[in-house]
Amino acid sequence: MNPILQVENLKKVYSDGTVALNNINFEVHPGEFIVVIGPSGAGKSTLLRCINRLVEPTSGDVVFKGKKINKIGARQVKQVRREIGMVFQNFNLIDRLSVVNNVLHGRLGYTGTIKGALGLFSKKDIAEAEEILERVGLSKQKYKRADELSGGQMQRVGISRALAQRPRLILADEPIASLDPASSKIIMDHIFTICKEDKITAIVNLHQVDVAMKYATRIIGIKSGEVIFDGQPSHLTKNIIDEIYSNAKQPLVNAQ
Ligand SMILES: Nc1ncnc2c1ncn2[C@@H]1O[C@H](COP(=O)(O)OP(=O)(O)OP(=O)(O)O)[C@@H](O)[C@H]1O
Repeated sequence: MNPILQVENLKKVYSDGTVALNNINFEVHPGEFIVVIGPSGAGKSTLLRCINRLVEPTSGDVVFKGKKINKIGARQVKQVRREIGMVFQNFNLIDRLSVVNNVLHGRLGYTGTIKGALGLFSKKDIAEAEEILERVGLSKQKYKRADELSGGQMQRVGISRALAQRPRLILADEPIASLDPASSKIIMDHIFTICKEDKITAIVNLHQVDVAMKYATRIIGIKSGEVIFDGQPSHLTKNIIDEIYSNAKQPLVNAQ
């Protein structure tokens, strides 16, 4: 099976000289549920953001479904992003909008922003958004304002918005970092089950190694912008975990 995503010699140096990613290489196959672990500042967020070009890589390639997405123009980026759903740590909802309208924002890549701003979504889109909300157990909350929800409920809206894009790949950046343990379990269960049922590939950044071990089909360990483990959870030994998290040195800074 062809990889859905290839990350090749990826490097990101921020304008202040911080080397956030250095020579990252891996392939992702359809159906994988990859968890990226690593200490704070390791480069996990930068990696996800380079994949969907929220951050421009300094060098190297990101190949999604055979297309180098770091070499395409803005219009094509928009098209590629439709197929890549993003779930954020702080949910990124629009507080004053209803739950269902937040979910419908996942359709903007298809309807266009002006129609979306006017709330001109098709009946089909609305029915689909409602179906997704039912799946994540939020039917009763669909007309509530987003800011009236609990954190766990907000994240379920975040997941629903990503699903409304009908993505082939979901990138989740610390989706449970702001949640209590009970809500965290609900969120991870939803992401895992939905990806499995809908055959969506996932890359999830997590701080918690135990949670990574529970859900991942593959774990990538990053430290100081470099991959130092890439394999099955059963191969992630205590020594390797210690190596990833111990002496988390400051990221390299380019000598200017
Ligand atoms: N816009 C930026 N400008 C300069 N440096 C940045 C920028 N964004 C991130 N960095 C730096 O790049 C490095 C990697 O950051 P990144 O946020 O990707 O790490 P992370 O593993 O996601 O950390 P955390 O788990 O704390 O979110 C860090 O040293 C960070 O300070």
